[in-house]
Amino acid sequence: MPCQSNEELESILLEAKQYTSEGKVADYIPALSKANPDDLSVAIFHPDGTCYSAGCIQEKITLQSISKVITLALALMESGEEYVFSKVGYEPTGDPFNSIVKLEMSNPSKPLNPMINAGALAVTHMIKGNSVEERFRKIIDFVKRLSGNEEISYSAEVAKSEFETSHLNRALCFFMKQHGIINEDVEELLDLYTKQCSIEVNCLDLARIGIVFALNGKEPITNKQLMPAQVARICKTFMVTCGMYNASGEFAVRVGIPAKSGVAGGILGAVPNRFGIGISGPALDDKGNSVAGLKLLEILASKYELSMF
Ligand SMILES: NC(=O)CC[C@H](N)C(=O)O
Repeated sequence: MPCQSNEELESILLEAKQYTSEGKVADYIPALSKANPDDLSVAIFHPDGTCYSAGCIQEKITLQSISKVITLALALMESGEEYVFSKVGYEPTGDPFNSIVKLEMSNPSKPLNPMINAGALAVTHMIKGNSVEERFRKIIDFVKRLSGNEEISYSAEVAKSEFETSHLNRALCFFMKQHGIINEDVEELLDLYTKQCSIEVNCLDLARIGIVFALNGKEPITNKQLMPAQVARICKTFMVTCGMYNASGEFAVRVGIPAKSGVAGGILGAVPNRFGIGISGPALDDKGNSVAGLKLLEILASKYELSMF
């Protein structure tokens, strides 16, 4: 049973923290550049409700790409597997998360998977509702249920900053609109997507969301099934194959757990049937993953034999 005390986790965190200096905070979304590159925090949430944590655990970050796995779960619940995978594929790309190149090469211009930006935009497009507000409410309410935290909100500053600078994502949307993958107003879709990416969490929230995936959709405190086991299974599979962008293969070898990262420095981990892990560490490597967060997971995985492989 890993990490039976905060002290134990604290010493692992200290070891990993040395690596923060090797990374840089994301600045292509201007508001993210304000993050402190030295921050690192981790939480592990067990099925019996115990939670161990270390570092600046109250520090909030925005979900960014971690939100992609949450909207995927929601879209699968709302529209079903058949519809979702008629618009987005199953395969890893090996390209950076915001790359446009495979969109033109794949036939019929369907994004290769729901974890790259093109695929995530196509999934967010599926979230039903009469307005951006209504659709966003649905997403944020789901994050509240998954994390057991009613206080969850979003950063209007980060959302605006991304909305104003997200020209590559606009290009992906227009390309997909031309090819019939999406059919709504591109500005509205970007408004919704940038808000979803700007939902704020700390490592404790991430660990609690992680355990719901780890326990096949069941929230351990209330025992409520928050998503069907099949939906949790699909999401975890994508976390393994595409969750760490074009570093997913190396991550599977080095760590071997389903995980999803975001450019604000968060990592959500789900150790199947065991526990949820949440990490926040804004300094990123060149592929956009938290550099010290990866190190921390590597240490945890080897120390406690977490790899599923
Ligand atoms: N990798 C990420 O976290 C990317 C999310 C970010 N909002 C974007 O679309 O660029």
